[in-house]
Amino acid sequence: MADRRNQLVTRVRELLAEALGASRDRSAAAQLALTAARERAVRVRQAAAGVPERVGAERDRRLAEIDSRHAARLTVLAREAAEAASREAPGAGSADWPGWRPTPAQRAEAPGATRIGTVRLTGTAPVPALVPLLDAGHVALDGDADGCAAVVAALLLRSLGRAAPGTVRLVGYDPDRLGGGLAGFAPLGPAGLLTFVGPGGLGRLLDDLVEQIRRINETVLAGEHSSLRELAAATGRRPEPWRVAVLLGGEELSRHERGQLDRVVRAGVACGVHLIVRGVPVPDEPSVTRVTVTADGARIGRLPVRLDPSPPATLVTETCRDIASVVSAGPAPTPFTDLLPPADQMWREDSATGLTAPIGEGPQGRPVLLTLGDYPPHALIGGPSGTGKTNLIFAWIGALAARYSPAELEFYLLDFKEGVSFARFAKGRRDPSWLPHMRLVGINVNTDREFGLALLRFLAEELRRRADAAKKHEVTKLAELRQVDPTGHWPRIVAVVDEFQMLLAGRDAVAREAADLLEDLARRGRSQGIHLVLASQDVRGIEALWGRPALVAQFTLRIALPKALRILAERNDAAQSLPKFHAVVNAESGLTEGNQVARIPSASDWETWSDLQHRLWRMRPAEASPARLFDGDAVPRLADAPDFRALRAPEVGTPRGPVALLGEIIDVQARSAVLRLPRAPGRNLAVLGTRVDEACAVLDAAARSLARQHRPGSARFSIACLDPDADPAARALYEDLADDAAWYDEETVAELVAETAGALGAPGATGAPHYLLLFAVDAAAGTLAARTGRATGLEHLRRILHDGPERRTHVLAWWRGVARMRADLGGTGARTDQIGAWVALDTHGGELGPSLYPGSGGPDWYPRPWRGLFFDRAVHRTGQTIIPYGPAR
Ligand SMILES: Nc1ncnc2c1ncn2[C@@H]1O[C@H](COP(=O)(O)OP(=O)(O)OP(=O)(O)O)[C@@H](O)[C@H]1O
Repeated sequence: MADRRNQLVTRVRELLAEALGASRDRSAAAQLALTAARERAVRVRQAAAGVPERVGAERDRRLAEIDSRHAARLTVLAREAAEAASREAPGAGSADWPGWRPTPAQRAEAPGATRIGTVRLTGTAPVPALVPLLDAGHVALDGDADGCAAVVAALLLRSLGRAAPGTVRLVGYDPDRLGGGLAGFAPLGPAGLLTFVGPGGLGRLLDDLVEQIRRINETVLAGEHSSLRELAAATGRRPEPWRVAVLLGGEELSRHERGQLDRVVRAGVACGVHLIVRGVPVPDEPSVTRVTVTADGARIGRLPVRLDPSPPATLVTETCRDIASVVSAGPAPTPFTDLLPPADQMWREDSATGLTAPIGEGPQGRPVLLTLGDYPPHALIGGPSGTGKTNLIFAWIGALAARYSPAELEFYLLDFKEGVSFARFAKGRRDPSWLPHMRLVGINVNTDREFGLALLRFLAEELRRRADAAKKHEVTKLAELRQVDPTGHWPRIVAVVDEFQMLLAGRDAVAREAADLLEDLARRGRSQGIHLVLASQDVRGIEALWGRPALVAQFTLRIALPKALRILAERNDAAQSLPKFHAVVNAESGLTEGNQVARIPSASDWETWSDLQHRLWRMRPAEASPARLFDGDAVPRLADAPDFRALRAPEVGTPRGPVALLGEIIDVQARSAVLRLPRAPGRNLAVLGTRVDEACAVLDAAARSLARQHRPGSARFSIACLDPDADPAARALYEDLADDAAWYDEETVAELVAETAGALGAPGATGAPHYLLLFAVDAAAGTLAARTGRATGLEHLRRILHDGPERRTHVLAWWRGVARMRADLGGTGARTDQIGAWVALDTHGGELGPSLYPGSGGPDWYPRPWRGLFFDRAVHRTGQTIIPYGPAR
């Protein structure tokens, strides 16, 4: 039993020991866990203690990051805003005052907004704070007086700086004399760009603005454009100024005034009428920008703004003074390009019924048109020297030439005054271009009225040709002729004669014939598309026409430049008050009701004109040739003469009717005066007068042209020179004719005539042609008075003159006076019919009396340098004025 108990005890002990061990383990494990937990708790606590610090840093970091991103974005936005602002308000619209200067907008460009300060933003580059004014809105100001004055000054100066001088007009209404920023603009007053309205004048001012708006809407915009801004963008023209009214306080507005103010606010912007208002209630309209000035800045609407300082007083006054002086100097001319169609529209017009082109800008900015057609058919232009006649002719020709192709329109132009400006229509040495429509340009024709006559004759011939063609096709007018003969060349012709009164001056045959031709062309040219444009600076010119009322009546289109007299109808004095570079255009024969005032662009300066001429020249048809240029001051050259170039020697034998060219005829083609030398009595030439160079030139051209028609060795040229002054010219000829020429002088001339006269009787004497070129033959009278054989030298000479031509022996001799020639021919009563042709130099018409010229008094010939009168009794009824060819070398 004891054992059992002992065993049991032992067993219990073991179990207890086991249990104790296990609990110790668990306790130790628990301890461990507890320690670990404690440690964790410490760590967690420690960690927990660190957490807010990290989160805050993160938050701060994120915040800082956001801040800097925000700042960068802000900088970008501010920069973009500033860039946009300077685009919105370019140049003078936003430039800082130091270095500020006017930068007027181009014609089609908008003036843009005006800067008054900068937007309040910290930490960024300044962003201009803009206010729309010209073409964009009105400004209502409120608050601090000085600040408002600074804003008004900035708005006005920047607006003036963005517009061409004179195109911004200011009106001030300042009844309480607050000044309000307007004082510095006073220099604009004398130029009419700033006016003040006194107390009580607001009603009238508003009425006037409303009236302007009504007028502009009705007559300028006329339903075609919604605003002046749009008109300017579409046409490049700004026909009306901007009108800016600055209204500074005053009494309360009446109902009528309020109504008018509302109208201006609503409708003014489209018409360039703007208000800057302070102390006057303005209705809330989108066009009104409200600026409130506070002690520390301002607000544009709700946008806080830091105001710019006032523009420096000297800058304001100097700018205004400059603008005023430009305006007082006269309006800037409109550009010539205003008269031209766009490049791709050139030469698109049809001239069948007439020619229409603008000549300038009317007061409403609309083009003033000139038309030539059935009515009005012809034009008269008048204006004292320097008022722009030449320029107007250029402008008109340019406007027409750009619209009508050379197949539709041709020009003939004659300038009777001295000067070369019209020469540029023809091909020049400096500029190879020419105006493709121009057929003839006559310059420096002041003393060569024959050239004017030649033009009129040419036109009369063209008129006849057209009338015949019309008759053949049984029509009466050009438009109909062109319809029935579509392939014919029937351009309208515009003949311009500047200083045309020169043509009609004098009571001689030239003046009479010119007036008759003019009258005929004026009457009948209308229906055949031939139009005359006569210009004159001289009242007498017009009066010369007045004597022929039938002629004047045809010139229904009148163009009067400033101070022109007698161009318009008697009681129409519109030209007297015309500003510079303007013209009254009147298609009603000058009656007042037909007046239209046009501002004429500058067209005649070299660059402006060449731009157009080059463009048209490049467009010219392949077969186009340059205009014939006749320059009264130029000396033609034989080598260039078409008639000379056309001369040829026959393959065999001698020419049947050789010709001697004596000079250039004054006519529309550069033809030569031709002396035919067939085998017929009287075919000799006398050159009469004391002018050595001209006499030599005539004989020289005659000899050279004859020589060109003979093969070398087939003709004989005997040159006798008896005046030492003629020696160089005669020798040059002798040398150039080489083996065909023989030289004679005072010693040997008697031999020449004796031998030549002797040969006339010899058998076979009609062999080779023989030309005797006798320079100053009268100087040999003494020598020739002596006998050589059975007769004197003079008798031999007379025999040659008499019998020579039939035997191909012709005398071309220069006598230094008619009396001397007569003496050589046998005395005063001697016959002169062996002198079949003559050229008179400084020999008066009267001396050429009945034996040399038909009729009793001799020809109407007034000698002048380097001109001669050629008369060939075999072919001429009247003398022909010629220009001797210049020396060959
Ligand atoms: N519309 C214009 N705009 C600008 N300048 C002009 C205009 N018209 C003329 N002029 C300038 O005025 C000057 C005189 O003009 P122009 O030669 O045309 O006058 P004119 O009447 O023909 O004179 P004159 O009869 O003495 O030749 C020229 O220098 C010309 O460039």
